[in-house]
Amino acid sequence: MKRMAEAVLTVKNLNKSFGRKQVLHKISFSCQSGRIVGLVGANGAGKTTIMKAVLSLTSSTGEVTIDGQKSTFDHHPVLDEVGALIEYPSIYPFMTGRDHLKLFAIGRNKASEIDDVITALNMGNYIDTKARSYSLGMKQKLGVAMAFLNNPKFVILDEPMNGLDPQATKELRDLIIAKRDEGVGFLISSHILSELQKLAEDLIIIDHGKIVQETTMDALLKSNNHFVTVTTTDDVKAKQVLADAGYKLVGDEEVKIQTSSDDDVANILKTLNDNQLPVTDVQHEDEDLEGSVLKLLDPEDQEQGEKSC
Ligand SMILES: Nc1ncnc2c1ncn2[C@@H]1O[C@H](COP(=O)(O)OP(=O)(O)OP(=O)(O)O)[C@@H](O)[C@H]1O
Repeated sequence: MKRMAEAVLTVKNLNKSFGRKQVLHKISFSCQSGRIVGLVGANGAGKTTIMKAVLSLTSSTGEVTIDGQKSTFDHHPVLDEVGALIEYPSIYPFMTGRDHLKLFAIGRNKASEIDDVITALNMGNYIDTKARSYSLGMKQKLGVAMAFLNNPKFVILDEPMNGLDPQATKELRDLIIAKRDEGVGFLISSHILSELQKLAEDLIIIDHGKIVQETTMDALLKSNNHFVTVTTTDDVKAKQVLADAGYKLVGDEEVKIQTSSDDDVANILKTLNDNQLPVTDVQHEDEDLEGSVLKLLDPEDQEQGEKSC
């Protein structure tokens, strides 16, 4: 059952510099229990540094509160309640996957907890072999599995889908959603925006170490552009009729109209029909998360961001 949303992580005024270069500027946000927050930004925007600062893996100024307790660089017992995978997992080649999990697990139920995560991530056929033979994706799954041990209240995952095949990606997505439904809060960065679109409910978009937008996935996608492409018996005339009626045409060859709401479709069809232009096909297309994020990022980043957000 879902718990009432409450802030499991609050970050206030986080600043971080490497030498003279300030890479985080007054970062403030919060994550709720039972919600998945996506952290999005171009390469070098500061996503990993934010996660490391929250986990006290790098020093920073500002305030981090986890589950109601202040966590500082020097004093952070509350981090026991946080699971994390940052950058690449640390894997020892001469230990089996199960030994890695045993090393991290604590508490009385650790054997069954380990079995559960092995099953959820479908690692049973290799978990008892030494990690030196693991592929990138197998190591990544082991790193993710370690982040889920010990019943964390909050989980931080930096690029968790790295190297995972479609099946493993789905298994991880299902596990994250199941844990979210049990009340675990998540902060997840991913360059695979189509994947994040399936997972995240809240979004923090950062650019050059600053938050440029904090929103929900629903709100961001609702504010996106929608496009309708129609095929008629006379497309040249159809373009003229629609332009005269005030519609914004964006297609070069085809009759493609940019609309702001789904209601426009009926009006477009009526306009064409009233002008004796029967419609033989209609295609509807919504801009996705990638499109919205690219619009928000600094134009200088766009070339880089188009390849990788
Ligand atoms: N140890 C370090 N020393 C100096 N500069 C660093 C260090 N770690 C990160 N940076 C700089 O901080 C900025 C933010 O880096 P960070 O790794 O947080 O970005 P990111 O958003 O996670 O990028 P990516 O998507 O490529 O992983 C970059 O300009 C990077 O060069």
